[in-house]
Amino acid sequence: MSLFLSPDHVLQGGYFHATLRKLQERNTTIEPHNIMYPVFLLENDDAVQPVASMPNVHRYGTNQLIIALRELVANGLKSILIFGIVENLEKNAIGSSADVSENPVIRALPRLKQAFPELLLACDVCLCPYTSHGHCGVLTPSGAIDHAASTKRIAEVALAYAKAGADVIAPSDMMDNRIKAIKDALVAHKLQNQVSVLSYSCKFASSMYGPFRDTMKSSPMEGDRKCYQLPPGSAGLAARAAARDVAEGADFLMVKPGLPYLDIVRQTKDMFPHHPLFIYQVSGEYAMIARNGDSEEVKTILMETLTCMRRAGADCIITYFAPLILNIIANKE
Ligand SMILES: NCC(=O)CCC(=O)O
Ligand SMILES: [Zn+2]
Ligand SMILES: [Zn+2]
Repeated sequence: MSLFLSPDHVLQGGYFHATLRKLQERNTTIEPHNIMYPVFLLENDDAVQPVASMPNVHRYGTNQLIIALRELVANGLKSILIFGIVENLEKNAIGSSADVSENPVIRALPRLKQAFPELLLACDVCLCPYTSHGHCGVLTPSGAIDHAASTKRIAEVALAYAKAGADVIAPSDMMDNRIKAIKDALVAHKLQNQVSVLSYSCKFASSMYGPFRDTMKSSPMEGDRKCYQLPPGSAGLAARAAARDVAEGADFLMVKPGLPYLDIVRQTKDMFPHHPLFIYQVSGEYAMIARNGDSEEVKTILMETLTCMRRAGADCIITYFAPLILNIIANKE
């Protein structure tokens, strides 16, 4: 038996040089358009509040958000995902405050458009930040999801954000048929060629949303979301949910959370290679990595994680780390 390696089995000759390694890591580069920044918007335009459970993350009123975004946009930021938070507007059974004219998102959109004409403005659409019961849809008297009422409300809210200037509507409620309801509403108002729909198509009932729910004060008062968000172990439902949303006209798909669900990312990309795919790196994932501050180790772990998300098939990653990533890309950190 030969003591020498067979030449067919020598791989290391293909990656001994940094440039060769780049070629071996195809489609995994992280550029600003591969990053979307989630922002929390308060009713009081001048407020700034740190988020206790998420280091370096703040909730802003519109004036303060514009100040914070100036630096980020100058540093390459291409897109944001806006979450409205109400403190004074009332929460009720159908989430009326989601689309009233005083809603912080509706008030902020024209101002953000004016301040940052090139920035892509995506709006999360859900009822949970605005409902008294904290669920993502409208409930029947027995507490089940009222399906028709929910999709109708979701489409109304989506249309209100679209009219106020949103470029992208991102429904996170996980109600069946809401993509079609939203697309129908956009078509009926001739907005279908000015607004796209990013579906939270594969959103799991994860335990990693804790810091976000503290931030948004959006936990359900009773029960959980297991009857509409997907069971973490189910790849089959994730495939069917993505197929449903593609059939209903979604422009973009999403898997959420990210890191523990990279098999679902690959599955979704293989099923729908022509639909750009997003990952939501959720608050629990953020907290796990951010625990160690801004150290070199954090940056290395973060960039490795993003590379792996891209390798699995993600085209864009929604991440609270966007400011740090832009700095890393610009070689400032
Ligand atoms: N609909 C948006 C979320 O639920 C975000 C979850 C998180 O960041 O933990
Ligand atoms: Zn919700
Ligand atoms: Zn949500």
